[in-house]
Amino acid sequence: MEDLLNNINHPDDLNELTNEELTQLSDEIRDFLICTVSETGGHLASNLGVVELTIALHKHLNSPKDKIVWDVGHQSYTHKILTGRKDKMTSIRKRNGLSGYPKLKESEHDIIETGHSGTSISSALGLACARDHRGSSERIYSVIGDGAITGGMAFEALNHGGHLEKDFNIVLNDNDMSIAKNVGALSNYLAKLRTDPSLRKISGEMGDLLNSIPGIGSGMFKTMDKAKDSLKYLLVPGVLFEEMGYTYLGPVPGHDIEALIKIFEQADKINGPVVIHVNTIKGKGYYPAESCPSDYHGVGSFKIENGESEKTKTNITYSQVFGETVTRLAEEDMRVVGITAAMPAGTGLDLFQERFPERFYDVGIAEQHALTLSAGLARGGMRPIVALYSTFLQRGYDQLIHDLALQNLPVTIGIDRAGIVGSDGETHQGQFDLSYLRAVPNLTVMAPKDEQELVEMIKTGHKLDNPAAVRYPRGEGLGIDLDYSRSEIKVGKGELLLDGNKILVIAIGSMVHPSREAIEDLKDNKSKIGLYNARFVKPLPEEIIELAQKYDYIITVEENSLNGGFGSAVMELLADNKLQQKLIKRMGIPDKFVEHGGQNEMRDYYDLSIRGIKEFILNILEGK
Ligand SMILES: Cc1ncc(C[n+]2csc(CCOP(=O)(O)OP(=O)(O)O)c2C)c(N)n1
Ligand SMILES: CC(=O)[C@@H](O)[C@H](O)COP(=O)(O)O
Ligand SMILES: [Mg+2]
Repeated sequence: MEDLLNNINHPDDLNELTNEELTQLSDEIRDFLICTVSETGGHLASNLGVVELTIALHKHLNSPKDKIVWDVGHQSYTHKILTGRKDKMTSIRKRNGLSGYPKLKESEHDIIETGHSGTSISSALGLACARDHRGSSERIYSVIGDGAITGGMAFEALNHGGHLEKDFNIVLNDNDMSIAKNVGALSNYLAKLRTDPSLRKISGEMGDLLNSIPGIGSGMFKTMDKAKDSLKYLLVPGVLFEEMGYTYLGPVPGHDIEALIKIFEQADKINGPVVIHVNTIKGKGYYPAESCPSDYHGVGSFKIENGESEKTKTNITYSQVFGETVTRLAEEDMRVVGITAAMPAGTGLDLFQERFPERFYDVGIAEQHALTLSAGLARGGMRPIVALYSTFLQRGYDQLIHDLALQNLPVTIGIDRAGIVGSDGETHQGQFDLSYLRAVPNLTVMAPKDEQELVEMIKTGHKLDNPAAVRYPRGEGLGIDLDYSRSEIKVGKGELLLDGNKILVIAIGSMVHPSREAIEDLKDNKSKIGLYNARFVKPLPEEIIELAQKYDYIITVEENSLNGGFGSAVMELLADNKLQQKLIKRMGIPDKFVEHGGQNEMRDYYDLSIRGIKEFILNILEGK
């Protein structure tokens, strides 16, 4: 069999291929993806599901003149391969390698950078408006999954797009899965469109019948508005989209390149916005991923022959400790409800879901709604615990302020993936939460130094009558023995871990442990360095004021942006207490988006490692 893939360096190369060859190419790409991702890790199942769809889009369109906007962007690997990046795919998600998402600096075919869900319809609509302002004629396609379309942003954009009536096409890639099983009324509706053959049959037969009545049938649709409206519910499968101003096409089998190209041709002839409903199989072509797509949504390296992870056993993760703690709290307190925005497994809340399905809410990819829903639940007498990744909590900032904090409601937010997340890169870093959370009145903000403190902080949040946020890092804990019975911590109370006389290191959360190791490593100088675990970013422990007076230098260490972060809070506290003359140095993330790379590798790059902290302290000791 000829190796077609080796000759594809640009989408134009597809023009030479017959439909049979395109099908062969899709097989080659699938093999290539499985091989590559088994070594690099990445978003396997989503990418396997869109191989034919991506080939068909690139065959049909003329990229980069025509625009393809990927929602989330985690499914853009075939797009990368077809646009000249095949040879770099082994570097994907590694430092200085290809990003796992569309990146403007990588290729002129990457139109919009993404990573968060639900942006593609807004972006495509914006591109369509810009095109019309400029008077040009490019075609614009957004590709959005059935999971991503459940988010508020997608709904807002659909609403506006139907109103503007611009020419642009939305490819709805429906694989009946989010990361977990997709949820919600829209998801149920799509399932009906996908699976109800009677609906499709009625639609076809009634349409044919009416059209066959000479002089009446075809006119009937056009003239009898009322009848048309009521019939439409029976006849038109995508009536929801149709009523919103879109032409609905499909569903079309998403692994049939010929059928896909045909429907794209049809869509291009239609004036106004079009929704093209495409059915795909998540994980297509790799048995383990096809049979359990949620396990292969995002993977580390694995053995191809059986799909087993190559990762050796690790310590319990912070997410698992969070899930266990919430589940135990729920056993004692009937008021505890757990809420996730489409991330039950990622946040560890799947354990709670299994144990208390009736008290568990997966709201879909809808962080804003998750927070305001929790406000309603709290107002109604419950004690909600919301689990969100730091990067996705950014979506719900106003809800946090307006719906939770303003009304001072007792909701605890578990903020997972705070700090540097690693290979997902810029779009997913949890580098801002301390900065934006500390501005919010009524909110208690905590960060545990280890998984034991996480248990205690979740319990602390649960006991409070105001909103509380606990932020913790991606990945495993320190491997300490856990005691789930230990109770809450006094609010605003840190702990002095090491006493010294010259430099006081004030660390928060994930930076306490490496700070301690760095100080231990300083040997002779060790006794000069004090270490304080602040635990609380808000309220900051007042004892810092007294402690600071004993030392010549203060160093703050945080896994957060320096702008407005923990270090800034300490400086403000000292300045407000007339201690601004103290020499204070802050360690943290500079004013930059942190690129992808290994989690510890990127921490070390920003000196947020034992090595980095040790060198920083030594420089001060040596008067540099
Ligand atoms: C705002 C936001 N919340 C959560 C996520 C995490 N996330 C990434 S992909 C995904 C599921 C997307 O499902 P779908 O759009 O159907 O794509 P599929 O993976 O099934 O192809 C989720 C929840 C995200 N990227 N952005
Ligand atoms: C695309 C996306 O947003 C998620 O799949 C994300 O990559 C998950 O990250 P974790 O691997 O940290 O759960
Ligand atoms: Mg999906």
